[in-house]
Amino acid sequence: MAQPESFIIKTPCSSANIGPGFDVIGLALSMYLELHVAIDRSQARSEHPLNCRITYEGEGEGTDEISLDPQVNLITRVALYVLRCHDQRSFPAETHVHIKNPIPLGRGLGSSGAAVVAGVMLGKECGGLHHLTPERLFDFCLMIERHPDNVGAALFGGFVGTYLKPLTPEDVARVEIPLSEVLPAPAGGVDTGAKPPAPPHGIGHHIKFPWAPAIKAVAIIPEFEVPTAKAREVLPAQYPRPDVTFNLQRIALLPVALGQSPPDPELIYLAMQDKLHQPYRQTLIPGLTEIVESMTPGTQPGLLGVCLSGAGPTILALATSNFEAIAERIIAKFRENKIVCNWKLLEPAEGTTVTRV
Ligand SMILES: Nc1ncnc2c1ncn2[C@@H]1O[C@H](COP(=O)(O)OP(=O)(O)OP(=O)(O)O)[C@@H](O)[C@H]1O
Ligand SMILES: N[C@@H](CCO)C(=O)O
Repeated sequence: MAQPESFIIKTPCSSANIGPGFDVIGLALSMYLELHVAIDRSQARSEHPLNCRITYEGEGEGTDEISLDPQVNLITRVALYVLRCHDQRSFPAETHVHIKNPIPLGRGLGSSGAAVVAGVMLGKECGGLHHLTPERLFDFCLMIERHPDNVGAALFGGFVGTYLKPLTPEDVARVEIPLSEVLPAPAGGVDTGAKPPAPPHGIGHHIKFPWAPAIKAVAIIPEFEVPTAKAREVLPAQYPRPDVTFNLQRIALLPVALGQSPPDPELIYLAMQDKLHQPYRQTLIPGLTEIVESMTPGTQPGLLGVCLSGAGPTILALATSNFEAIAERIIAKFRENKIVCNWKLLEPAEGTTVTRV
């Protein structure tokens, strides 16, 4: 008889963009989504839908944002997508997934990216799909979260540059099918039982950049959410050429500036400026421009640079010392707009791991 098996999937949160690297740069950080998974394959059938029981603790617990229905919950839906692409209709009977999630939802710390990466890994492990390499798992992630920066950082870890390969017209058609067809229909929708479209091969790629060990990340996290979809809607379809040139000049500096020891504060501050997303997101995040412009390494000892984390509203300050003073100053700026925040000191993290227990 098969022995029960258990394992833990651990996926870091992430900060995307880091100023000029819109949809390109990602940084995995030391706050982790964990899935504690127990599978008892000796059970012929399960009383739970799709053979899966979900329990949850952490951010969003008990709210509508986090469903315990395996066909609705983002993590298990993504796992089902991977399983169904490999002709497995459900989880092994009997699967228990306990989710521990300290990553705040909709704040720009890559909660959905971590959920997608953990879900893809869950599908691989539950399905015994050992042939799936990290690069192939990245393809599956990119069918669900279409910008590669958060999922690239959460999967591979560290400070990464991510890029998508040009697709053939046939593959473009395959990746542009509605998400409802990529993922099994949530409860209430129609699950036709059809096999979903598998991702094209090699959609996304990444490169790891060095990170100077002295640099830490201070995340200042406002108490309100900005859904990423909404934060993308406020961006223009076209940009003035000087703004694009401005970002290109800085993105060429950023990976070099953040890899050098000792860090050069003036260079990093300059390299973290952006004109492609932060100015537009000011409308959703009161005080954003002022916060980003209010502090420099000259006025704030230890500070290297300030940017919006991902789609916001979290602010990321990179620094080598005086972390609390830096956080308090940004919290005070938010307070002027009646916004309450907390803050965390984070460090670059390794990518997703699976540990047998
Ligand atoms: N652990 C989780 N379990 C289930 N669903 C999750 C989990 N984490 C995130 N989600 C889903 O993702 C949504 C948040 O995604 P969204 O892309 O808006 O923000 P984010 O990923 O936190 O921010 P950003 O992409 O800017 O870093 C939540 O409302 C929830 O539906
Ligand atoms: N690059 C994406 C990250 C979202 O987390 C954006 O800024 O919209």
